[in-house]
Amino acid sequence: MEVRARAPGKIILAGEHAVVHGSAAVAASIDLCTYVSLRFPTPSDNDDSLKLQLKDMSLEFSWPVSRIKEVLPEVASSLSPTPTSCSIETMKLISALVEEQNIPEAKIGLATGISAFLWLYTCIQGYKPATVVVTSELPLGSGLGSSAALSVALSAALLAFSDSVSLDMSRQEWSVFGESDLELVNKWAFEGERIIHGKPSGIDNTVSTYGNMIKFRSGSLTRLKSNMPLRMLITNTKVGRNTKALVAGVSERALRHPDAMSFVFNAVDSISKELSTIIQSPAPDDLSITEKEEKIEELMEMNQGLLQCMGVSHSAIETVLRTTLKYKLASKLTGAGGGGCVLTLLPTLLSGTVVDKVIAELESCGFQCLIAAIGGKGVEVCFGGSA
Ligand SMILES: Nc1ncnc2c1ncn2[C@@H]1O[C@H](COP(=O)(O)OP(=O)(O)OP(=O)(O)O)[C@@H](O)[C@H]1O
Ligand SMILES: C[C@@](O)(CCO)CC(=O)[O-]
Ligand SMILES: [Mg+2]
Repeated sequence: MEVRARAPGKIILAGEHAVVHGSAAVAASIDLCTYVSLRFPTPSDNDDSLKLQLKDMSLEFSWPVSRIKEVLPEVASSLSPTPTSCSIETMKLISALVEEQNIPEAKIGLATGISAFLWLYTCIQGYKPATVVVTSELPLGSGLGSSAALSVALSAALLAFSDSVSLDMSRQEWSVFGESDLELVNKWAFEGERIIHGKPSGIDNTVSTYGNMIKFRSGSLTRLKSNMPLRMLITNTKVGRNTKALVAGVSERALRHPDAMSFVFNAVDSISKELSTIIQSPAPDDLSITEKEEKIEELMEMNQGLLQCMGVSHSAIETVLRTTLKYKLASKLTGAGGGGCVLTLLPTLLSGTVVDKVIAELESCGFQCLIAAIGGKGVEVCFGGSA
C-alpha cells in the first residue's frame, strides 16, 4: 500500500513578517513541489521500524516503533481527527528521538523538519511501521516555503491513509481532496509549521494547500482571481537563514518599539490590500497592464523598504536590488528574508534580451535565477501506481 502526496512552494508578493502581526499578505503557489511517499510494510517484510528517507540528501533515519511508543506513550493513545499542538514537554521528548539519529552537523537545520515529521506521523498514524520518502524541487530555507510544502505533503500523505478523510483509493492518478479534507490537511500542516517556525502566521501552509493566489489576514484566507499576467524572476542569493530566528527577531523589535513597528505593520497591511485590488481589477479597465505593473513595482519597493525597517534584509539582497534597478526593475525579498530569495517583476513589455542580461549579471554575482509559473495547483495525492 502506497500513497504519494505533492505540495507546492510559494512566493509572497507582499506582507511577509507583518502577516505574523495581523497585517494582510498576498501569496501565490509556484510550480516547484515537495513530494512525500508513504508505504506500510507487508507482514512478510518483517519490518518494525519507522523510516524517514530524505532522498535529495541521501539521508535515512530509522526508529523501532517500540522506541517511539516508549518515548511518546501518550501521543497516539489520543489519536484524534482534530489537529493538536505539540506541547513543550512532548517537543523535548521528540528532540531526544531526533538527537539519537546523529544528524551530520552541517545538516542540523533538518532537525526541526524531522521533529515535525515525528509529531505528525504519531498523531495521525500512531505506532505503525512505515517508510516515508521525501524529495523536493524547492531549495530549503530560501524563502520559497519549503517547510510548509513539507508539512502539507506529509499531512496529506498521512491523512490519505486515515479514517479522517474520504478519498477514492482506487484512483491511481493525482487527485485533489474535498473542501473539508483540505481544511484538515491545512490544520495539521500548520501544526508542523509551528514546530519548524515557532510562530507561523499560517500563510505558507495555506497557499501550499489551496494553491493559486491568496490574500491572508489573521488566519483567514481570501482566494484571489488574478486579472493580469504576472511574471516574476526569482533570485536565490544562496545565503542561508532560518525563518524561526528571523520571525523571532522581528517580534523582539516590535516589543522594543511597539509604536513605530505598529505603523510599519499598518503600512504593509495597506500595501497588501492595494496590491490585491490591482491584481484583481477587471482587465481591461481604466488602467492598462503597464500602469498596473508600474503601481505593483512601486508597492514592491515600498514593501522592501518596510522589510528593511523590520531588520530582515541582507547585503546579498541589497546587491540584487541594486543590480535589477540598473535595468529599471523593481525587486523585494520574499519569505522570511535575511538571505534567501528576491522577487523581481518582469513587465509584460520587457524584452527577452534585457531579461537575459539581468539574469547573466545576477548569476555572475554567484546568485541563482529561475522563472517559476505562479498561481498553480495546491496539494494533491496519488495512490499506488506511477502517475
Ligand atoms: N524536503 C525537506 N526535507 C527535510 N526537511 C525539510 C524539507 N523542506 C523543509 N525542511 C525543514 O524546513 C526547514 C526550512 O524551513 P524555513 O521555514 O526556515 O525555510 P523555508 O520554508 O524554505 O522559507 P520561508 O519559511 O521563508 O518560506 C529546514 O531546515 C528543514 O528543517
Ligand atoms: C516570515 C513569514 O511571514 C513568511 C515566511 O514565508 C512567516 C509567516 O508568516 O509564518
Ligand atoms: Mg518556512
